[in-house]
Amino acid sequence: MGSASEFVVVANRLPVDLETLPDGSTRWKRSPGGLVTALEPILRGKKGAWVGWPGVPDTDLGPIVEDGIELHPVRLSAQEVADYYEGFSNATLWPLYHDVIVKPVYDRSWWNAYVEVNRRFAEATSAAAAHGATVWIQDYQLQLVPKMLRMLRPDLTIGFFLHIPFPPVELFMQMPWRREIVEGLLGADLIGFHLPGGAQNFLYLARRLAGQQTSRGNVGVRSKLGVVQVGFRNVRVGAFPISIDSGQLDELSRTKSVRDRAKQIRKELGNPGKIMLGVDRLDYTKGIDVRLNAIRELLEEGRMDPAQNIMVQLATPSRERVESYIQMRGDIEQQVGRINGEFGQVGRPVVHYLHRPIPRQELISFFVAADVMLVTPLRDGMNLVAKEYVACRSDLGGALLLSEFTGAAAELRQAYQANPHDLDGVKDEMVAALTQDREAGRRRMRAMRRQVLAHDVDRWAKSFLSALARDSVAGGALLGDELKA
Ligand SMILES: Nc1nc2c(ncn2[C@@H]2O[C@H](COP(=O)(O)OP(=O)(O)O)[C@@H](O)[C@H]2O)c(=O)[nH]1
Ligand SMILES: O=P(O)(O)OC[C@H]1O[C@H](O[C@H]2O[C@H](CO)[C@@H](O)[C@H](O)[C@H]2O)[C@H](O)[C@@H](O)[C@@H]1O
Repeated sequence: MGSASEFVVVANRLPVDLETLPDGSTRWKRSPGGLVTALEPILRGKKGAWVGWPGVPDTDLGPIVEDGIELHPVRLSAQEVADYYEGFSNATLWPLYHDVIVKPVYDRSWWNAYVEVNRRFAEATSAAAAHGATVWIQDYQLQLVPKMLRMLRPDLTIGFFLHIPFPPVELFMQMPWRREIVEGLLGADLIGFHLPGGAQNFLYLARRLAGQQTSRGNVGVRSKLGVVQVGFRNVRVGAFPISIDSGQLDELSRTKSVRDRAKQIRKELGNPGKIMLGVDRLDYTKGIDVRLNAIRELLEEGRMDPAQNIMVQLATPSRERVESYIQMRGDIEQQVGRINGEFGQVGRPVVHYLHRPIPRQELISFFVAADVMLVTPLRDGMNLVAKEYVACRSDLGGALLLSEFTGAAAELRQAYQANPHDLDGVKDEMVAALTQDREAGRRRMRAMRRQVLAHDVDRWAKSFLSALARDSVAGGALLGDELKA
């Protein structure tokens, strides 16, 4: 180790978090969330480096190799974790970009910390990258890094991918530092979003806030990139829906150990008629309250039999010191208690709720065991859980209830889709999924599996990275035709 890398991923988090055990020793454990799920296999294949925060404050660590990936830890102080990560990233940007489900807080000291930490990431990346290297910056926590890095290292090819929705223009305009963010992103050569709508919102803002010329045509999925002219550079803008390692999940879900464990899970749950499953970080965007409300009302109306239908909610702890997350956890746990108090029996709750991460193999067994997967976010960039469930159902069993407001809904058209704000609609689709005809269910699952198996995470990365590598002359040719002020 020590020589600079040709390919560098930069993300707020390293793929592993440093954990201190009760005896004071430390070990690495996998970080939560879909970004890590998606990028880890890519980087392992490419033998690159990963620049990120080790998940705990005030920790000085030199570069290390963990599980075949070269990690470059970036130090954050406890105050920076509070201001940059919990504050500006997760109490300002996160709610603003997720349709202001909770009110974003605009705090000037948080913004200053965001600028300072972005600068540190840019410097750490500059030190890790070889001359002419390709750098791929990830997500909303690091939107200023592209411009900062370009100023430090004009020799680099810089990509940026946003894993969460890019908001409608009317909402983005609330942001007091809106121009700085747009200009920060424009330091990249290619800016990727999950959906064409996000790319188009960004193009509009590049014209309006940064005063740049841009293309006007529609952006396609993995095709028809938009262009922004920044001085003599062309910045391209596109839609690249992220995915999962579907082949690997498909294979794992067919193993005897997973099949046996799935049967055992059903037995441990009392072999109910139908098992509904939710798997989420405990986040207010995920609509866990929506599915619990739907279940409670169906039970109250006698449309769901508590002796036949049960739900398992696996909730990974997330951002536990941010106020809106603390409050939401209390609300969800109250809802679970209310349903079980009114409709459960001793030893037979209707909702089984775990607030802790569970091992990956166990999670796959839950996917195989569940009759209906409940994915009901109020807004979600993609939602990899929906795709994972589909990849695990080689038996063509199961049904997916999917919110229209996830990125995944654009691809998984054969799911039982519902508007999460329309509780009656959610209830109807939930009943439809629970009572589906076997053959019709198999047809839906077959079609969704075709989509997920054909569009895996490798294809996502290749489509982004090949667009990033494409000769800039192609961008120039497009400009001649399409650029307008
Ligand atoms: N091993 C494990 N993975 C989990 C657990 N909960 C969620 N995940 C994974 O975390 C990722 C969540 O990604 P996604 O649905 O896109 O939502 P995100 O949390 O907003 O990134 C998926 O790959 C899940 O399988 C858990 O308890 N254990
Ligand atoms: O790092 P945390 O604060 O613990 O949060 C975990 C990750 O959550 C978000 O994930 C998003 O990325 C997924 C993959 O593209 C996507 O499917 C999902 O819809 C998004 O919510 C966040 O964007 C990551 O930065 C976090 O690491």
